[in-house]
Amino acid sequence: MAELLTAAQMRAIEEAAITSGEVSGLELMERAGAGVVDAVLETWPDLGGGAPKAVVLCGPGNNGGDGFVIARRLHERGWTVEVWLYGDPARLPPDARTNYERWRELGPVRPYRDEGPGAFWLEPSDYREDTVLFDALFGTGLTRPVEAFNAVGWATQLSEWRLPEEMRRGAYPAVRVVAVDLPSGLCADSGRRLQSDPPPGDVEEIVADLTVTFHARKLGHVLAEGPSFCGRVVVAPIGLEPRRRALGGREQRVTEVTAPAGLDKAASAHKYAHGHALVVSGGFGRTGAARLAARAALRVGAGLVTLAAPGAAQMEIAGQITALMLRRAESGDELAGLLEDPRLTALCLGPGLGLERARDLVPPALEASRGTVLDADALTAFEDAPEELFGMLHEACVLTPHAGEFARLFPDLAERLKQPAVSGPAASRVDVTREAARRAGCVVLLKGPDTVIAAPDGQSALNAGVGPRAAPWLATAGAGDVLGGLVCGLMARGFTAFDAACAGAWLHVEAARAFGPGLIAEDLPEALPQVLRQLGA
Ligand SMILES: NC(=O)C1=CN([C@@H]2O[C@H](COP(=O)(O)OP(=O)(O)OC[C@H]3O[C@@H](n4cnc5c(N)ncnc54)[C@H](O)[C@@H]3O)[C@@H](O)[C@H]2O)[C@@H](O)CC1
Ligand SMILES: Nc1ncnc2c1ncn2[C@@H]1O[C@H](COP(=O)(O)OP(=O)(O)O)[C@@H](O)[C@H]1O
Ligand SMILES: [K+]
Repeated sequence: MAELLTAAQMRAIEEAAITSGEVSGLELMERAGAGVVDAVLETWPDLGGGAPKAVVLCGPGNNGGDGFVIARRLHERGWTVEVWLYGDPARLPPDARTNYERWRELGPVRPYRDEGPGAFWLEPSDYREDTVLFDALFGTGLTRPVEAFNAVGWATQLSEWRLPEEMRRGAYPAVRVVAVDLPSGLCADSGRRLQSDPPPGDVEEIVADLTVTFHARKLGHVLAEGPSFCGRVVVAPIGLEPRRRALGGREQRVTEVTAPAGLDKAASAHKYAHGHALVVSGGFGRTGAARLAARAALRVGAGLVTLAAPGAAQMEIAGQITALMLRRAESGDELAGLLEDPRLTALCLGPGLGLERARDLVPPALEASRGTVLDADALTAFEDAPEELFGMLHEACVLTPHAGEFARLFPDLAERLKQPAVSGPAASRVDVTREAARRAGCVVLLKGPDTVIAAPDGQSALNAGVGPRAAPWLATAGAGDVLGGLVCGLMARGFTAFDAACAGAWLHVEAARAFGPGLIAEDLPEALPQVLRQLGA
């Protein structure tokens, strides 16, 4: 499982390596610059042969230091290199200063000073089709918003340069933009843009085609707005050991969800060995969501799946299902009666349930202490009394809110994400999900392209439906119901709440990617067999 790092963890790893004497800061900076150059040539082989032009924008810290290394290495390769510095050379940190001096032996550094609108403007005629612009302004050290020069100068120009031909108003060539470590302005821990409050007007952002980061990806490459600013993300190894101790305790670490294990079925096992899931349906005319969840639970391998529905909805469901079973649960008491069967190993409540029915059925469902997924209406029903819900939850529960449902149960946490990110590290989706899990006393899975999963003990994971795993077709009605069914089915099979949430989220994205464009929620369970086959299940 790959760890996604915060800026502080990256610094701790680097410091531990330097303190142990295994490497110097200057060596790390050299490897970082070399890694960027390698990634550029690997991404765009057409730049390998000729004599392209590089414009390197260096900032006042070590990110700028990487920029001077890149400049020197490209100069050695025969590129034409133009270097700009935002900041005072005398105040550069030592390693960056050394690389500044080395570059000065090869070429000039043009100063950029923040003197307001119009202070900095490059002539478009200076730039060619093979120009690569390197953003080495700020990396993991960014702690406050990038001020006016970004709004009115560089970033505006950078963004315009990379627009497609038809949108560039004919003025600029298609310059390629490479972000060193992170696109400047992006918070490494949250993937949010640091902005003053109120944000300056007319802000354009640095949007990179390629981001080259070092040792491991940072959370900001994956969370929130990160993926839309980073372009392709390449990790350049710079010879650092994993150094798990530098990462801190489990409540500080975030792993990226990877392909789950344990999905195969033993040849000799009978259906009850794979558990029995119960999905509670809404009333007449509202059974579709629960049917989707139930089918997903069955496809992910639960041995049996039963839908529990009120009498008036039975005919509607019976006409639609075959392998699924159907039982009557009109009221909380009837559900409690069904749950006396100890073979029922996991429950799913919420999709299409209706608020009134949710208030009636959630308490007996939680009383039964089985693996339980609560989604949609089962969450919204407690909007006025989240504490009442939290008092009933137990550690085999998984809450699967989308952002709106999350805000109903955890309004103060949702508000933290809505506040402008004025200083770094800014509140992130990981921070708030962790806090929500602690408060709820169970696993919380906050849905989105960057789905975050957290347990009350602080363990957390991120399932990225972004970048190379982008699954935009998941933004379709009913996709969330399928996810609830997957997590329930996996818990029925014996997965822990946290593992079921991680595996469910991973399979959900893979199923969407396997089906591709045109996906609707019904297709997701049907795409699972090929995903499972590829996993060797
Ligand atoms: N940590 C590591 O292991 C390595 C780090 N390296 C590079 O070093 C970078 C981190 O360097 P630093 O910690 O020096 O930080 P940065 O270079 O990201 O920026 C910090 C500097 O910018 C200033 N600053 C921050 N926000 C500002 C704002 N809004 N406006 C104006 N100035 C602002 C700070 O006062 C400081 O001088 C990484 O992103 C990476 O590029 C690499 O050289 C290789 C190894
Ligand atoms: N752009 C996207 N990329 C990847 N996954 C997405 C995207 N948009 C939504 N999803 C996923 O699709 C599901 C949508 O669930 P939800 O919001 O509950 O919708 P519904 O209630 O219609 O089922 C979630 O699992 C979410 O993570
Ligand atoms: K940068």
